[in-house]
Amino acid sequence: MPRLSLTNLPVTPAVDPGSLSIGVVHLGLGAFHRAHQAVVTERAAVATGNTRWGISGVSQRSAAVREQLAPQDGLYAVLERGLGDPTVQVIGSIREVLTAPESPEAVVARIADPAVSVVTLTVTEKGYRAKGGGLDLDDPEIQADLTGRPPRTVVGQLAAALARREAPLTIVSCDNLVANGPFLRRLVAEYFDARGKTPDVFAASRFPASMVDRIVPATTEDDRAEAARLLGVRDEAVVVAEPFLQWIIEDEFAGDRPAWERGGAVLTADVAPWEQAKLRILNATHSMLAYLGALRGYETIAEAVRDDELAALAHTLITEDVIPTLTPPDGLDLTAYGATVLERFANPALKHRTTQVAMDGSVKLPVRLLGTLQDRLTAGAEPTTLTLAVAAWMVYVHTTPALDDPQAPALKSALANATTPTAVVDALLALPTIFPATLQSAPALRDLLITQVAALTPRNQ
Ligand SMILES: NC(=O)c1ccc[n+]([C@@H]2O[C@H](COP(=O)([O-])OP(=O)(O)OC[C@H]3O[C@@H](n4cnc5c(N)ncnc54)[C@H](O)[C@@H]3O)[C@@H](O)[C@H]2O)c1
Ligand SMILES: O=P(O)(O)OC[C@@H](O)[C@@H](O)[C@H](O)[C@H](O)CO
Repeated sequence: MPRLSLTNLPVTPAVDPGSLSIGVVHLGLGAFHRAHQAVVTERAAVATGNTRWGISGVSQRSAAVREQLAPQDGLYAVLERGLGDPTVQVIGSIREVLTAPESPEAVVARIADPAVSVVTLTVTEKGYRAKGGGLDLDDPEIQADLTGRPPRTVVGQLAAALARREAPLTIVSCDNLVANGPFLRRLVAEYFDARGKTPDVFAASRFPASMVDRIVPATTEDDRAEAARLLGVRDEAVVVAEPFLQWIIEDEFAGDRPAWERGGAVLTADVAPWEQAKLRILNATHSMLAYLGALRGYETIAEAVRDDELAALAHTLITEDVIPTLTPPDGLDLTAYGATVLERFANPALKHRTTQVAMDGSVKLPVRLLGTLQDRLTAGAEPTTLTLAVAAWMVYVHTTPALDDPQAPALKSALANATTPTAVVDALLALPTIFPATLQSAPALRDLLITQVAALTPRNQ
């Protein structure tokens, strides 16, 4: 079957790809960007007729995405799976694909290009290389970038490009992190401090916070086969998504930007209540269902949330443990939002693997669960469903042989001699890169976790 390309276009993109020049760089050209920011950017170009905002996408680790997209002239389809029949839309907004490890200099040059005024990022939580809320200066890749080599880390890329720019830049983190924009700004500032020189352009550059929401599971061969059936051509870069899409962006830009609000995004003065509601309701429940679901042998989140007991726990987590910690964003009913989230998780067509959501727990837990846990303990509550989610992570870490986590060696070595629930809890709770001192010393928390870890541990462990 022929491959999707500009000369082999079964469905015309809404924008003429050839008309777009590059104005945005995206770091982390994974599935999510292709189903989210690239779609909104294309919709904005169509709505305004402005052709200045084509995207240069930077793949941060392997050449796999470049090998998928380059032969297709940057084109790919979004396969939308809702409750009815799936639909496909070919997206044309990605106009260049760079692979950072192969061409680190080209990445810096592109971000430094005066035609570029906006950088967006989806590089996963671990891609920020942070420790204790700041830049991990012990990270060997950060140390190597600081020696002045063509940078390989995201923070190093941004810093090197800012150092070359005259015009300020707007850098929009779209990762699931608390106050993602200010957090990234701090990391870049600390990188400049470590280098001993901060360029003038940094002060005028902006790091707006943003909340992103769309469930985008990793693409499978079955998805590629279905896309081929629907398109009549082979698309190696197809991404799968639910119909829901939300992007709330702090209205804080250093210069020109795509009219993302014309593509469906919302610009606002304060993203924090939206972000907190999303991370604490959606992502926390997602992680809980992933750990408890995986321990029960469920392959997907949809299977897990269709288990009545897990669905009841998810509901309790949202309504009893999380919502009391939140200030509702204007116009959002948090209880209704929680119910919608569970309906979205139950979409059987999405096939979001529990193991995909469960990966990188050491960097997800603090963002999704531990802030809420701290708030509930401070309020004098006993948040047993929240602690059950943490206990499920502990058992998952203990019982999963090939753990997919940036701290896997430290986690496994901490657990090396842990044969009882008490030892498992003590080994993991003692890790300061995950649990703050206030939680480590919360007396009732340890006992509760030991009881819950004991109840969740498989009998043959
Ligand atoms: N998939 C979703 O449903 C979804 C929804 C909302 C937000 N997000 C955010 O987007 C991120 C990426 O999700 P995805 O579905 O695109 O994942 P993906 O695996 O398809 O892509 C991950 C991207 O991050 C890069 N990356 C991974 N580790 C890195 C590291 N150590 N340093 C630098 N770059 C690194 C990879 O090169 C790749 O480009 C998530 O971690 C999350 O923060 C995802
Ligand atoms: O993408 P991750 O690995 O950070 O987290 C997995 C999911 O919880 C997450 O991607 C959600 O699907 C998403 O946040 C929904 O908007």
